[in-house]
Amino acid sequence: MSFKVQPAPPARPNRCQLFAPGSRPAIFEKAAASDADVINLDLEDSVSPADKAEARKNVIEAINTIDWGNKTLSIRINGLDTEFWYKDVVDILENAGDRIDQIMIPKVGNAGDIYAVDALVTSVEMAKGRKKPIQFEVIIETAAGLAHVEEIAAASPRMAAMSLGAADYAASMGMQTTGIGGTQENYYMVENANGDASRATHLGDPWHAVTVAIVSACRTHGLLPVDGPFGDFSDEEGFNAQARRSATLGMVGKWAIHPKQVALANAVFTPSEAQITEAREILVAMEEAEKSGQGAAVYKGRLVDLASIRQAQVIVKQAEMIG
Ligand SMILES: CC(C)(COP(=O)(O)OP(=O)(O)OC[C@H]1O[C@@H](n2cnc3c(N)ncnc32)[C@H](O)[C@@H]1OP(=O)(O)O)[C@@H](O)C(=O)NCCC(=O)NCCSC(=O)C[C@H](O)C(=O)O
Ligand SMILES: [Mg+2]
Repeated sequence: MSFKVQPAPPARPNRCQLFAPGSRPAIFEKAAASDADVINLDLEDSVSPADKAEARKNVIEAINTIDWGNKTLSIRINGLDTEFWYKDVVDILENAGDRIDQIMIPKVGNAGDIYAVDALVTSVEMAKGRKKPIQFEVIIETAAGLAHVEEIAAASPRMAAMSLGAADYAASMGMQTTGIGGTQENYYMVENANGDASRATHLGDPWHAVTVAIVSACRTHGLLPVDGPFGDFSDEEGFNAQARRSATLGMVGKWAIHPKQVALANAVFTPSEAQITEAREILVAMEEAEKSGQGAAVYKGRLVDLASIRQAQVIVKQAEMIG
């Protein structure tokens, strides 16, 4: 381990972030009653420009009047290249009560973007005497966001989480797809010509590199890494495969753009009974090994050592936090 110890991320459940457009207030209560850990009321891309002002009003009323239970309540503001974002921040923080937890900033490109929002949020918080500091979640969904992902993660003490926005990321990178996340049929390897005559193909994961970059930046700076949307909400198997890949790579949760996806995300990002039992057994096996002066042990025929303790602790801690 480096002399600089890896900071822990915020201790909040974040298995599923359910989105609801700010221009559709009729679904806010349903979102509040869902099993998602985080609710993102959206002022950005699911709201048309003509509806932005009305959506802001809806969101402020919803923050102040709906019972959001113990969910994290997050508002996605508009991007910093628009005329809308400053008013999103000012109107919301001047008029919404303390129930709002977080602002989500889309399409961030560098640490300066976070600095600008931080300065504005701090000023409104001081002016209004707000007691609860607003946290930030950002979306990595541009080429610049990926190139500067680490400085973005380190940009402010308000930073709590970072999501991958697959649709805008694909557009910004010039990727040849209109799909939002998931399998891309043209991203594959093929058997060698001299090998198997059948020339079998193997699909690859075009989201792998950016996912790992986000997880690495988040883990370095103590943030929660989150997988973004999976557009085809009728494809449960596709959602599960994407979510399982993200969980395997260290992400803690995934967005839901339809209520159907909430249970799917919760199932993938909640450690299973079998995983928890195995993690606890590994910890016990290592305790026994340490007692007898060993740094390694054999568990179910395979090596476990001090690193296995840290791996097992990740699963046990996740399980304890979720309860
Ligand atoms: C996708 C939807 C437009 C679908 O809405 P709808 O046609 O109403 O769906 P259903 O009829 O199947 O709904 C069934 C019931 O569930 C309620 N409902 C629907 N959506 C939600 C929701 N988001 N939260 C809570 N409840 C919801 C309906 O009212 C029905 O209820 P009932 O009649 O009582 O049975 C819609 O789901 C939707 O708007 N989803 C969110 C879209 C969104 O926010 N998109 C932005 C995030 S993704 C993005 O921005 C891309 C990203 O940035 C990137 O770059 O990758
Ligand atoms: Mg986007």
